[in-house]
Order: sequence, then C-alpha cells, then structure tokens
Amino acid sequence: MKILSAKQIYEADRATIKSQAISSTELMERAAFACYEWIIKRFPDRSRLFHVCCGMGNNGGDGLVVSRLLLENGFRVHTHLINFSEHRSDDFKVNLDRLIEMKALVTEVSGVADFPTIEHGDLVIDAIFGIGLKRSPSGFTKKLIQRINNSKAGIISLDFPSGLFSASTVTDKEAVIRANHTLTFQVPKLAFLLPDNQEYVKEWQVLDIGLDKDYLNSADCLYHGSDLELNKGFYKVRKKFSHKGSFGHSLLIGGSFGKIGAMVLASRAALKAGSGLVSTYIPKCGYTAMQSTNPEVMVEVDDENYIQYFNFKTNPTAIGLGPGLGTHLKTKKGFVDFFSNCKAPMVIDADGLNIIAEFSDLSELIPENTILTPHPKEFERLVGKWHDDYAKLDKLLAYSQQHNCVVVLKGAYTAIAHQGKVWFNMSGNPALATAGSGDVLTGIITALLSQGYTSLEASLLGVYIHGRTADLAVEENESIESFSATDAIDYLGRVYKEFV
Ligand SMILES: NC(=O)C1=CN([C@@H]2O[C@H](COP(=O)(O)OP(=O)(O)OC[C@H]3O[C@@H](n4cnc5c(N)ncnc54)[C@H](OP(=O)(O)O)[C@@H]3O)[C@@H](O)[C@H]2O)[C@@H](O)CC1
Ligand SMILES: Nc1ncnc2c1ncn2[C@@H]1O[C@H](COP(=O)(O)OP(=O)(O)O)[C@@H](O)[C@H]1O
Ligand SMILES: [K+]
Repeated sequence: MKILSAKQIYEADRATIKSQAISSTELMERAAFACYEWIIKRFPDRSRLFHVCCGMGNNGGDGLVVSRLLLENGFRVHTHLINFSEHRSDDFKVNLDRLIEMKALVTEVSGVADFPTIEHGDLVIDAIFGIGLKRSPSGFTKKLIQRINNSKAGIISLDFPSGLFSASTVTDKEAVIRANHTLTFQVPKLAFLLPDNQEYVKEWQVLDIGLDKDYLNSADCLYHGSDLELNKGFYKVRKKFSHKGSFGHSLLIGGSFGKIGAMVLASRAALKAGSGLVSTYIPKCGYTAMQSTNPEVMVEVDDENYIQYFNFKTNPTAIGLGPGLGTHLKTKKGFVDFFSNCKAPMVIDADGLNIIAEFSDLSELIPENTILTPHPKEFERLVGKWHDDYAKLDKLLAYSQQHNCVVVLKGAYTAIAHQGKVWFNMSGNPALATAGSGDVLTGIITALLSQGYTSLEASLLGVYIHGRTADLAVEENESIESFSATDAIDYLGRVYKEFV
C-alpha cells in the first residue's frame, strides 16, 4: 500500500485520464459517486438535511456531484458555494451548471451573514478544500470552518478535511475542519497517520476510484502502509518436514527485581509467535516465576536482582534485549561490553534503548540491521526533541539510515523506518496502550527474526500481527479498556490463521 504525495496524486489523475481515455469530469463523477455510495449506506435516512459546503476547486466539484446524486435519489440537500476566490476550476463550473439545471437549492456564501443555520442531526459534507490547499484558510472561510466545527452536526470530509495541509503541519488550528469521517480517494494520506492531526481526522476510509494501476505500481514512494496484503507477501508457510530447529532459538535478555513480568510476557510471546526454542537470561530472583509460568521456556540466570555479567551459554539465532532490564550502574556497564561485541541479530527495547541514549557513542556501535523498538519518549532520548510530526519523521529516517538499522517507532500507526523508507502499520487500536504491550512486541519480533525473517520483515510482520491481536479481540469479546498484554499473546493463534 503506497502513500502518495499530493504531486503524485495529480500525476496519477493525469495518467488515469490518459490510459482510460476518460475526461477529468468523468473521473470526478467516479470519485464523488464512491463518496455518495458510502454516505447513503451509512446515513440512509432521507429526512435528514445535508449541508454540502463546496469550495471553488475540484474538491468543491466533488461536493457538487455528491449534492446532485443525493438530490436525484430523494435526499434533502442545501448546497453552499464558499466564495473565497474568483477562480473556479473547470470541473467545478461544469458540475455547478448541472446542479443549477436541476433547480437545486444552491446559495453563495461570501460573508458571515450568508452562513447556513446548521441544526443538530444535520450532516455537513465538507468539500471546501482538498489536497490543493496552499495556505491556511482566513477571513469568512475560517469563520465558517469554526461555525461547522461548533455545530452539533456530523461532518463528512471529502478526500481531506479542509484546512489540513498534505505535507506540512497545520499553522492555524482554528482553521481546520474536525471531521468525524473522511472519505479519501485511492490511497491513505500521510497527514491522517500523524498524531498532531488526530483532532481533525477521526475515522477515515479509502475509496477505490480506479486510478491507473501502472502508475500506482511504479510510483516511487517514501511512505508506505503495512497491511495484510504486504505481510502475506513474505509470510513463510511451514514445510511438512520442518522441525523445531528450523525455527530458531530466541534468547530474551532482561528483567530486574520487580520487573520479571516483562520477561515472562516477552518470552511467552516469542514462543507463541513460533520461535522453535525460547530461552531467557534473567536475574536469579526471577527464576521461579519464569519456570512456573512458562514451562516451555529455558532459563539462565545472572546476579541476584539485576543483570550485570551477560555470560549466558545459550547460542541464540536472535536476541531480544531490554524488557524490564532496569538501569542499575552495573547493568549499564555489562550492557555496554556485551552490546559492542554481540554477533547475533538483535531487537533492542526499553532500558536497552535508554542505555544507548545515555552513552551516545553506543549508537555508533549498533550492529547493522539491528531492530530498535522505541516508543516516542525513548526515541526522543535517542535523537533529541522535534517540533512537529514531520520533523520527527525526518529524524526517524535519518537515524535508521545513519546507523543502518530498523527503527520501529511505536504508537498508533507505528512507523517502521529502514534504508530511507517508512512503513506505517495499519493494524491495532488503543487497546494496545496497556502495560507490557511493548514487551509482547519485542518477543514477537525476536521470534520472527529467529525464524529467518529479515530485520525489516520481522519488524513489519511483528508489528502487524501485534496490532491484529487487539483488532480481533475487540471485534470478538474484549473491550478496549480490558484488553491486556496477556490477551495479545492469547490472540496470536487467531491472527496467524488469517495468513493461511
Ligand atoms: N485522484 C484524485 O484524488 C481526485 C481528486 N479529486 C479532487 O480534487 C481535489 C484537489 O482539487 P484542487 O487541486 O482543485 O484543489 P482544492 O483542494 O479543491 O483547492 C484548490 C482551491 O483552493 C484555493 N485555495 C487554496 N488555498 C486557499 C486558501 N487558503 N484560501 C482560499 N483559497 C485557497 C485555490 O485557489 P488558488 O490558490 O489557486 O487561487 C483553488 O481555488 C482533491 O482533494 C479531490 O477532492 C477528484 O475531483 C478527482 C480525482
Ligand atoms: N493508540 C494506539 N493504537 C495502536 N497501538 C498502540 C496505541 N498505543 C500504543 N500502541 C502500541 O502498544 C505498544 C506499547 O508499547 P510500549 O509503549 O513499549 O508499552 P509498554 O512499555 O507498556 O510495554 C506499542 O506496540 C504501540 O504501538
Ligand atoms: K474537504
């Protein structure tokens, strides 16, 4: 799944018009028809009043077509032309003429006095600006956006919430539509995946408008989505004569007094994610807890309450390092010696990352293709503060390239960066915002690495299946609030079934 820039979307438009020998008006009709179908399925009540607010560009043109389709099918519609510019796009003009021919209710909004009265229960279709916005809306257009936001009506944005920029941060937060639903064309937009924009973009839906496949396949994108289709592409089906040695030996290193649970979760997740063998290297105080909760997992121990020696005998195919590790001075010292000499592929999480951040020289020693799994606070410790989400993405790309590693920046739409590209994970929901959820992810990714997936594949697939556990659980019988890290592990089996 590619995430095209606005420039590429305009190119895809042109390629489609050429290859399918259609006019831009026909493409607009197709796009708006897809929106219309979604709208009437979700809001079939014909007594409801639709306020369709149309700008002067092609986004406004989409709105005019939606107005016409709703009217033709017996819905109540009031179309408002938001008169912010003398210049009107060609397809806007064609569709305005069509609407006027129908004797539709169309009024111009050129100032506050023309604002519609929007009642509770009405629906606003926001077709003011799409991806063509160049500067923050001002004057009466900004005031109208505020009026719409403050109304009690539901808001559906066509393609893009008006006022949002496609490749930079919002400069005037009061001049952006806060949409309940956004119906976007063909591909997800980068702006939807960034936490700074969460107030403007809530639910969003990609509608297929049949843009040229050749263009979409060949477009070179910096940003991608990671979904079932992508992950199925490299998922390894187990062979009939495989044995446990075929699936590697994961070693999870971490835990400290009071934080043995992190290792119990990570090692159990590694087992359930399919690692052939799983070992843990933990402080002595965790021995009984580990053996009694995870009988399949082998245990080696270090000092009594924390790890400092890193002198395990296990010969792992992959190491997951960091859950519950703590930052005791002796742990830090042991970590620095171990980390610089480790030969097995590694996933570094939690305090492992904090130690790397504290000793900045360690970043230079990160072995090639190591996977780092920071949450935003841990990432900030590694790279310093950023002023907005775009600067954060720049830092993510730069750090992963500079150290030739995979960085899994966790959150909603976890961003996975490798060799100058970023993949946003499309599974998961806020149920995952729960203690130990990151430890489970470390276990899963380590298990995939040990089974022979590349670092990038293990990160993409691990993050995807981790997210799916929460999606399935919430679809079935869990609530977002009650879901726990243990539930994520229990759902792994159901998620794997979606791959076969
Ligand atoms: N393949 C697809 O995805 C398809 C996409 N389609 C649709 O096309 C949309 C893109 O259309 P678009 O290029 O005409 O731009 P749009 O967003 O309507 O805005 C441009 C207008 O806004 C104006 N303007 C800008 N900033 C302003 C400001 N601050 N304050 C005031 N004015 C401002 C600007 O004026 P200008 O700056 O040029 O004077 C111009 O008039 C896209 O989002 C989708 O809905 C479908 O129809 C077909 C298939
Ligand atoms: N709102 C959310 N939507 C989807 N996934 C989320 C959300 N919040 C957190 N997560 C996921 O939950 C996990 C939390 O990891 P982390 O912050 O390390 O937690 P912990 O330290 O408690 O284990 C990450 O994989 C993250 O992507
Ligand atoms: K819009």
